[in-house]
Amino acid sequence: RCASWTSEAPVAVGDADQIQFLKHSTRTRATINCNFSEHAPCPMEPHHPRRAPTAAMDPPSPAGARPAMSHSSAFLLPSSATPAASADAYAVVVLNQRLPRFAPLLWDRAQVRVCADGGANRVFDGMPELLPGHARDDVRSRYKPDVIKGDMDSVRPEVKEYYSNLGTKIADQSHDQDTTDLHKCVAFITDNSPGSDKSNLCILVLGALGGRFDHEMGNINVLHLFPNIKIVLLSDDCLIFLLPRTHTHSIHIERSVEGPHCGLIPVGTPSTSTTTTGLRWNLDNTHMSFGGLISTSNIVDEDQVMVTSDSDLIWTISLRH
Ligand SMILES: Nc1ncnc2c1ncn2[C@@H]1O[C@H](COP(=O)(O)OP(=O)(O)OP(=O)(O)O)[C@@H](O)[C@H]1O
Ligand SMILES: Cc1ncc(C[n+]2csc(CCO)c2C)c(N)n1
Repeated sequence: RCASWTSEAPVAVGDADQIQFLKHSTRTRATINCNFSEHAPCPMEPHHPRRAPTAAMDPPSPAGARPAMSHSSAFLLPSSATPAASADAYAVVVLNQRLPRFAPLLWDRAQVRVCADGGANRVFDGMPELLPGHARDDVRSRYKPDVIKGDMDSVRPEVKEYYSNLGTKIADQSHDQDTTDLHKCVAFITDNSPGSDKSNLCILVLGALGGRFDHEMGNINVLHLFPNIKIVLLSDDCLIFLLPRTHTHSIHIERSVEGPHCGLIPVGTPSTSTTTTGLRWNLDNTHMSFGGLISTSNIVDEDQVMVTSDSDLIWTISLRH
């Protein structure tokens, strides 16, 4: 499945909390992949084709059976390794942690770029550092967020002003001290994405893992708060996403960028039955819970990992350097 973002530059209309940010795409989409015209080429790098979908809904399954959902990390592949035919779209959210090394790549290919509060500082400071061969000011103006959203206690005033002058929408939600800035960003993206079927949405979150443990858990909680939205949390070292119990899961392993270490973790509720194939240590109708068995330091042995469970599980896999 993939997001049906418009290929046009996002247009902000209305007040900050109700921005009609993403216009309806006029394209009709196939079940799995979608193609759309490209953004203007990045002046910093050669033109990138769009990336493969993060996850795809397979055709309807027989009555009674759980539908299948397929997943892929092909969005991390370099341009040269990805067939243009597997084009897809996603939104990027940048959190307030050091930018992962692949941030410019994912940013270039994104349809929508949102910074969570201090995430804007990371883009402002970090993008020029990740692109040392290019003029600092050119990089800054090229890597301009569409929206900065959050309680605004971390974004520096000069960063806010810089991007505001370039047309970035500043969405101040300092009145809300009960939800995290990532929660606010995901809610904003889902509220402003076209159509009612949010299963096509994909959100890549940069800088979500490592760092402060309460923030990490808050970020993982967002996966459970939005189980129907495809959200991938990324750091330089690994990625994680939710496998909702409503589906069977087929995870394609992109061996050039990910693995071999992986884990399956029942964060929200114990599982009385999880079954897998493709792993070194597979589960066969196995019970998993905190205080009992959880699968860590597992190894992907096949190019496709299958997972079925009666509970929502977190899938995690290491990223190659
Ligand atoms: N150390 C960290 N580890 C993981 N995620 C982080 C970390 N720091 C920030 N984040 C993520 O980035 C988002 C924005 O963080 P930021 O520091 O700008 O604001 P905040 O949520 O008000 O944090 P704080 O409680 O530190 O003031 C957070 O909501 C969180 O998702
Ligand atoms: C039980 C409980 N614990 C912590 C907070 C504080 N809090 C949670 S999210 C957030 C916003 C951070 O940008 C803040 C301050 C709360 N409200 N309720």
